[in-house]
Amino acid sequence: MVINRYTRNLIDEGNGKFNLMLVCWGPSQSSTIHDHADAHCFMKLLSGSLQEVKFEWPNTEQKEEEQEMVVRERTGLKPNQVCYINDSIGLHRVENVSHSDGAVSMHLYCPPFSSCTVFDQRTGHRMTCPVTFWTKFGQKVDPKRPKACC
Ligand SMILES: N[C@@H](CS(=O)O)C(=O)O
Ligand SMILES: [Fe+2]
Repeated sequence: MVINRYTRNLIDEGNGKFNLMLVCWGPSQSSTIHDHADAHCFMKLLSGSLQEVKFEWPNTEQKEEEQEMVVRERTGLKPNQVCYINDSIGLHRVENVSHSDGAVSMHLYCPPFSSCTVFDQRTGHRMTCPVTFWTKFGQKVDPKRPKACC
């Protein structure tokens, strides 16, 4: 089976207070630019090498306006490094910069969230996106689940 997106794997729900998950990145995979639905987001790189690209929030409130999104910072992450983001810091995209190796990161979201907003880098346009899991507690989730887009 071909997996063309990174996979999100839930490992602990913290009695509804947080989500702890493992994200597995294939070579060259990356997330779409996204927010974190007002949650705290901690991310620790466990293996491989990832790059975090931070963006400013776009100021395109009008749907017809288009504006290339502004990169604020690029940070290369090394195994065991931890980074943090929330919506007041800005938006980000995470990229597996290796074309040959996978990467694994651990993410803690507090409180948990089931949808976030994703952004088109060229226009700043936004879309609400469900966030779904590939596995929960080691069990594959029903394949009929809604397809995630971030
Ligand atoms: N926040 C993303 C992973 S990352 O790109 O920070 C997610 O939960 O899918
Ligand atoms: Fe994120």
